[in-house]
Amino acid sequence: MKDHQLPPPELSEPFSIGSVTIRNRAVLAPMSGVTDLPFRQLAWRYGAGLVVTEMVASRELVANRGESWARLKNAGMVPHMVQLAGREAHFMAEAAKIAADNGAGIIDINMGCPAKKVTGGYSGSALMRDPDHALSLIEATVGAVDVPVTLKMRLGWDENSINAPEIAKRAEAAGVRLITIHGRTRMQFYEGRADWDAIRAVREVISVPLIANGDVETAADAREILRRSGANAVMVGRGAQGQPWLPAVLAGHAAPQRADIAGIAVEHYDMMLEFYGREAGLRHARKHLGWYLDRFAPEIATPKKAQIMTSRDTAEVADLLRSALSENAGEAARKAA
Ligand SMILES: Cc1cc2nc3c(=O)[nH]c(=O)nc-3n(C[C@H](O)[C@H](O)[C@H](O)COP(=O)(O)O)c2cc1C
Repeated sequence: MKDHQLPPPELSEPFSIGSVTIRNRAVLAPMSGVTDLPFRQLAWRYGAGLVVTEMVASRELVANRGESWARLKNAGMVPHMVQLAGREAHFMAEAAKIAADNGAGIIDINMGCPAKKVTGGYSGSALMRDPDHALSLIEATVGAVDVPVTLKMRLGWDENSINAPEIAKRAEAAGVRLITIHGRTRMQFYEGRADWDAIRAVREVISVPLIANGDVETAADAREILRRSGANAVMVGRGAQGQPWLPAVLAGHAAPQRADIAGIAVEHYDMMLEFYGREAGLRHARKHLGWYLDRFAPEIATPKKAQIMTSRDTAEVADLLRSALSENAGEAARKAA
């Protein structure tokens, strides 16, 4: 019996990417503008199996752009998985070397991003329209480094060109050690539901581990996507916004107590101010504050929410956030009683 015909694995079990052991099967997705170092540190601390950097543009890293270096930062989390995007084989190879020389233990190639800025530049999911070119990038990246190289992509460009199985098979032959599939086409962007069954067609043609991704929000979703796709692990993106502990919870760790969430949100805010500096930190932190409030204080009055999200007085933001999330915690506890 082939691996993927066996019952789905337990999410708490480790698995391997090449020679690298991954501590469980719930992975935090790379999300540009979201999974920066502070977010990854929180997800990792709670117990995510693996966290991945935001995509780093290979050309910009080679050109030594400061933002690429910020995206590459790690804080002792092992393995350090760095995602690269690009369209020229030599930039991908050079960037992979730079990342590996700076501590990357796994290099992931982005072939899933649907953004026009990225596909117009003929990278991200646009590469799926030209598998030969995609393969030349993959070969160059695999040839440049000793660490495992992995590939993340969608099902295809559109419903008439579902070619993830073909590309996955060729990528495996080129030395890629793991494939992640987001169960949508590029033309779907983020619309509709991810097709978990369609991911199985990739499972059928590769032997390396497969990660299934798309619309996983709960432990039941995680079990179901593994069952339907035959994948070895699950990746969660938007479901973790405002709750960076979600991958850990899917892997069987306890969720934080409701009363502790205010403290976590304030700590996250402080970590962002520290990481980016005050000005950029204020800007980047806003959306995270909004997500915590949407999830855990959904009844907050609009002006109060706006004040928390836009105030430039960091001590005031921390106080207001703490009280908004704690007030709600009291109410939630009373309702539950
Ligand atoms: C804001 C945002 C940024 C993203 N950035 C990246 C990225 O840098 N690299 C990548 O491979 N995918 C990126 N994605 C796609 C996610 O990794 C994931 O494949 C997708 O969101 C589907 O998973 P989900 O339904 O769990 O969110 C991004 C998604 C979002 C919402």
